[in-house]
Amino acid sequence: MRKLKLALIGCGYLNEIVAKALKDGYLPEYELVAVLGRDYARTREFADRNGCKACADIAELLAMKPDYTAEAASVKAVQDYGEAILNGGSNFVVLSIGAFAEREFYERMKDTAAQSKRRAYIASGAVGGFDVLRTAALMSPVTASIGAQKAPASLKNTPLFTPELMDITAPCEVFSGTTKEAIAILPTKVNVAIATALASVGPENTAMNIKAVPGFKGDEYKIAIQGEEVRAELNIYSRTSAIAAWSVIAVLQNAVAPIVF
Ligand SMILES: NC(=O)C1=CN([C@@H]2O[C@H](COP(=O)(O)OP(=O)(O)OC[C@H]3O[C@@H](n4cnc5c(N)ncnc54)[C@H](O)[C@@H]3O)[C@@H](O)[C@H]2O)C=CC1
Ligand SMILES: O=C([O-])CC(=O)C(=O)O
Repeated sequence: MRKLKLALIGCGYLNEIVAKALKDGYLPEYELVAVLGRDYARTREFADRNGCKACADIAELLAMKPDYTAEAASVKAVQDYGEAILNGGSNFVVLSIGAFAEREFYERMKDTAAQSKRRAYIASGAVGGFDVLRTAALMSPVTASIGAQKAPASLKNTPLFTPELMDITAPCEVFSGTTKEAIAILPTKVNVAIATALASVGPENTAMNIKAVPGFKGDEYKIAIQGEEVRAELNIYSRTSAIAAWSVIAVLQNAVAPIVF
């Protein structure tokens, strides 16, 4: 049987893990055909290492006729290429889910996917439990929230960082608001919050708080949903963000699986 063609957007930490998983046999139904990054020299190196075509732009990637394109790049990459990918006949697996915080873009992607008979998949990334969130939200009105714990240093180069954070000796709340406000401030750090919101009550209605915790390593998220009949709390700790790459592999497995989660 013909293998499904897989293309990657982004050739950094996470897609390196996806490409290695392919080599290691986790996705036998797929072959890697193309990669697009921001820096062409780096894209070439990635392509040479992984035996696929280095693309200079999205048209070159789509000319390889991928069945699936998996993104681990940036919110901007999703905004810039999302519609072209679906219109080009490829399904699209997304990790920079923050792009969908803008309702207008979300609706355009939904229409484009429907018209092109392709799908955009929201990977569970560094969290999960979207099944129970979606189910509970169907049953009754719900409230939903996500709390994040991060190391003070991981907030460097963001508007939430102040030098005093490096000296805290107890957890310190650095953000409280909605997930939509959070992704506007931290476009590369809280994609999981928008995914949680899309699976429940939407980016404007899902509450978020972020705590800087001294001595903390990794990321920890606590998702809570409360409806009339269902209450769920999910705690997800990850030492590194590798879990996000593995969630893409899980989506790609599910897309061809005879038994689907
Ligand atoms: N949903 C989730 O749980 C998570 C989502 N992410 C998202 O995944 C992204 C990738 O993460 P990493 O692999 O760790 O980052 P990285 O910085 O190691 O790699 C990013 C890659 O994307 C490329 N890129 C960026 N913008 C691009 C554009 N407009 N067009 C083409 N290529 C572009 C860069 O050249 C680089 O190769 C993050 O920026 C973040 O938005 C990251 C961790 C968890
Ligand atoms: O790795 C994480 O903790 C999550 C992350 O970066 C994101 O949601 O964008």
